[in-house]
Amino acid sequence: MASKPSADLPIIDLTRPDAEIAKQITDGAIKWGFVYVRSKGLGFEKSYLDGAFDLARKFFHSDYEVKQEVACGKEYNPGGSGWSGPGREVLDPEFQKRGDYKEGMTFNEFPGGNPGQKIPSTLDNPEDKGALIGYHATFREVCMKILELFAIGLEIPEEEGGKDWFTSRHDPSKGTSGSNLRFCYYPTFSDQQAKSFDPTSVRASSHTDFGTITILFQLPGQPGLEVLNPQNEWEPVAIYPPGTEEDEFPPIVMNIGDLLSYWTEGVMKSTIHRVSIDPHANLDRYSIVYFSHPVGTTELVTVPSPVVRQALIEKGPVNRAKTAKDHVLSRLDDVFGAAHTRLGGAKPMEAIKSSAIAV
Ligand SMILES: O=C(O)CCC(=O)C(=O)O
Ligand SMILES: [Fe+2]
Repeated sequence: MASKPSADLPIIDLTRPDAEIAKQITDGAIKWGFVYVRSKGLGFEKSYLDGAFDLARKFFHSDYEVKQEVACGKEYNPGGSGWSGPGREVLDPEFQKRGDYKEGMTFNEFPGGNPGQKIPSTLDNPEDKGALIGYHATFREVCMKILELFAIGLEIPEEEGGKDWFTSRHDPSKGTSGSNLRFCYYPTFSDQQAKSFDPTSVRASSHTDFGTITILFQLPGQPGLEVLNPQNEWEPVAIYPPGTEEDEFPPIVMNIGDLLSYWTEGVMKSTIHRVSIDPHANLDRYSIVYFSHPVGTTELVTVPSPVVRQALIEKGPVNRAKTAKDHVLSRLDDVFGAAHTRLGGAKPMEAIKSSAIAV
């Protein structure tokens, strides 16, 4: 594959003072919708993340029966949780000829420490379940820090909630949310698959994320993520952008989802991205993603920010669902429902929608 120049995304160093980085990260969210967040200062070690990737590998290398038992859409796997096998997801329903070349395993929240879904039998032991709860909590904290910086960067007045404006709407004590932790696995192509490769195929087709923000962990030597730049060209997201090569592990990739874009009247960009594949490159790819969502009952009112107010005056309000939960339901239908019917695949599964978020 000819190598294209990587996207020139801002790199945020969380060890710098809040006032300085709040502006930097907010500007990045407005311009690109994607930024890197350097791992230094987050309070976890490389071994901690390695442990998460080990869990992912353990699951994806389980027998087919183990995966099938926790397949997405079963009545005990609400809200898009569980395993989605190769081809199950159609992220770009308008253009895609076939489902994505990937597998995913999604863990919804663990309210009160209990899973609201069936845990795969290979991970259904106290140690692995405890680790999953821990990763949920740790990644959630990273997102809360970023959302606090956005509230500062958007200059939300103190009397409206100030730096807590977003985080208070993500407070688990106020109800459940669509936040979820996802292991992704993009297996190497067999020679046969490489030969019959359809050049329009990708590992994850172009899409935007549903929630407020997404954080993504990548592994060295496993590229593929690309963002659509303002000129409508795909640009790779480097694993180690310039200046971070010596870091213990790659910086986190943070991107804005649809909900935060709605909330900010389009000021923050929910940027289209995808995972491309070189069918002849002999490598598996793993990634770990945490999708942050507000509490399901949260109303998607306009953020009280002077920056957002200005956009509202200039462009008018953007279309959106009324609550966070309504939005997630409609996006789940896009990915798992209508497209499958059109492609002649599995029917939409009511179980996915019926209890997407138990609010
Ligand atoms: O695996 C990746 O790098 C990106 C995955 C992604 O965009 C998603 O799951 O929404
Ligand atoms: Fe995504």
